[in-house]
Amino acid sequence: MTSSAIAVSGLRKAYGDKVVLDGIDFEVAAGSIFSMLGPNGAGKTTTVNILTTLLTADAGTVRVAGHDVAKATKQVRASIGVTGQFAAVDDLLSGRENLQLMADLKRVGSGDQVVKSLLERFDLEESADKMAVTYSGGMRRKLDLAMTLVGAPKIIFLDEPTTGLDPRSRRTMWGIVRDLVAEGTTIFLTTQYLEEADQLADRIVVLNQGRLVAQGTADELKRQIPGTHVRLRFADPQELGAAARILPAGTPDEEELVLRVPSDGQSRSLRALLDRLDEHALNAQEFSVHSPDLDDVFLALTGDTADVVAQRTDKEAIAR
Ligand SMILES: Nc1ncnc2c1ncn2[C@@H]1O[C@H](COP(=O)(O)OP(=O)(O)OP(=O)(O)O)[C@@H](O)[C@H]1O
Repeated sequence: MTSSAIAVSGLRKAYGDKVVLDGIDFEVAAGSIFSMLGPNGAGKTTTVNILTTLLTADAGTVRVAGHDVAKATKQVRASIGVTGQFAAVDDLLSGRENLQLMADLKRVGSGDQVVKSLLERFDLEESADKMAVTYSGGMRRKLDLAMTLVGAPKIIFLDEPTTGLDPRSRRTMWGIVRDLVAEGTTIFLTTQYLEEADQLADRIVVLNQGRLVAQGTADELKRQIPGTHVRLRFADPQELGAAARILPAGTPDEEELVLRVPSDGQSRSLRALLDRLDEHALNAQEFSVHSPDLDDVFLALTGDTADVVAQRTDKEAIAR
């Protein structure tokens, strides 16, 4: 048994000629939240399916809760819970019956007590005897997660746990996830919401076209792309060109008529920048200070903006 809850090495999977996972390696520390991000089709679901024993890999090793997924399928399944796309909620059963069914399936001792405490924990007692079909999206997600917790799995795979939820329900869900981790559960999270990964994850990996293009904490990833910059939008290409000449550290975007100028964002630097435009009788129609967030990281690492960012970094290095 290693100290990693999940250890993946040289994982490969192809469908015919199409390579979906091209040799990926990562480890997830026990009792942490690990998030896998990537654009549609990057291979996230394929990865989760292999880690949860639903799919076999072509090559590589995967250990989950210390067990090899290829050889110890039963032990792996006994250690994990999966929610999201594989939602097991039966609409025609009540919340209580859904939980009870899960407790029976998993042969959990004192099932009634487990069901009761999960209904309490997820604040579902009032609706416990109503059919799940009448539940709101937030309640359904909570029931889904509560069902996953029957049997107290050590590792939980959460697939887009807050998709479609309103901001309040999303925050409730985040609170529940944080509590689980505080109790020692390991969470493997896939999400489309970068803010969610930013809020929750101890470690993030970005998957693109079957390869891991970055891994680290949210802050480490943000540091990989250019920092704070001022965004100036001009009325026409001539003004943009003139501004780019007097501010050579900036990167012009001809399509958007925007010039991005690296800056520390402090008032003195901003005033100097505006004075410089003034001296040349240039007027920016829009002016904003922009700090990188995970969206920028995602776009830079997974889109064709990667080249733009690389150029921007080079320019900044030259300007320094
Ligand atoms: N059974 C299959 N047969 C052939 N190709 C497949 C199969 N399953 C997945 N793929 C392909 O593998 C690639 C990765 O799919 P996967 O579902 O893992 O991506 P994803 O990152 O989860 O995307 P999304 O965010 O859209 O769910 C896609 O190009 C998909 O078309």
